[in-house]
Amino acid sequence: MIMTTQDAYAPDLFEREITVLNKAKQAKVNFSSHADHSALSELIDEYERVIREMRRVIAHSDRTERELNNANQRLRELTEALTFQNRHDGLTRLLNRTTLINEAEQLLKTTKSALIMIDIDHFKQINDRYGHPTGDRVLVGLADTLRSIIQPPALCGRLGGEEFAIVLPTNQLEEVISLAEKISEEIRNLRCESELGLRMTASLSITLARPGVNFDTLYLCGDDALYRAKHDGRNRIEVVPHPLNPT
Ligand SMILES: Nc1nc2c(ncn2[C@@H]2O[C@H](COP(=O)(O)OP(=O)(O)OP(=O)(O)O)[C@@H](O)[C@H]2O)c(=O)[nH]1
Repeated sequence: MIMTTQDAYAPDLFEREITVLNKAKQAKVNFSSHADHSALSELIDEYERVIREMRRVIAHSDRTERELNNANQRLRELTEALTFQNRHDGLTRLLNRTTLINEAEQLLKTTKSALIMIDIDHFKQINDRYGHPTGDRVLVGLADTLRSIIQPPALCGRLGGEEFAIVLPTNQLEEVISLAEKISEEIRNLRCESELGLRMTASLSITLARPGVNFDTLYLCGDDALYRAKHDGRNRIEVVPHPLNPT
């Protein structure tokens, strides 16, 4: 009886062949002619070799399939990581500028929208006084706060430097003002570097848009309002009272 480690696994792929082989072995005992006996022995040996070889090939192909599945899984993970990197800002992991603009453009085509722009006040001083790594941690802290407040389908991204933007699918002014106030308050409450007791404020602007306004127009208007908020003393929210119309 041929027994290999494969026999431990049911069903055995070669069950029929092994039955035939065992019958041949049984028959060999009764063979009288020496020539027939050795021919049958040779046949049995060859048959056993072929079965062993096939088991080896099957085991090899199983291993290859497992390796291929693992490689596919790894490829899927890498693709996901790459897609994330491509869409997000490396430091804060919020949407990056390009993604934010592209997605906002889609939203703005059909939806009443609002843009909240947020710019940290005197951020350069934080860098100068405490160093760039501290400045980085402040940016990450602010991003975490925004992430905890803003939920999809609203978009939240870093436009660059210490400037962030939120695009909301609404132009209900009261609703947007109350969200901006909450953000402003949370930023004031942020203690990014507790050992330094670092406090921070931000200037914000709110601009509303009717469907069909493009992002550039909305951004220019929001940026002007942000400039006024800075100019008028910072730590405040400048509101553009009327929704923009498409041109
Ligand atoms: N740590 C850190 N600093 C950055 C990063 N990107 C831009 N900055 C710094 O942000 C600072 C922005 O300075 P400013 O544009 O003068 O603005 P500000 O000091 O915040 O002043 P106001 O906006 O007028 O209140 C500069 O010092 C930049 O070097 C970053 O990724 N990490």
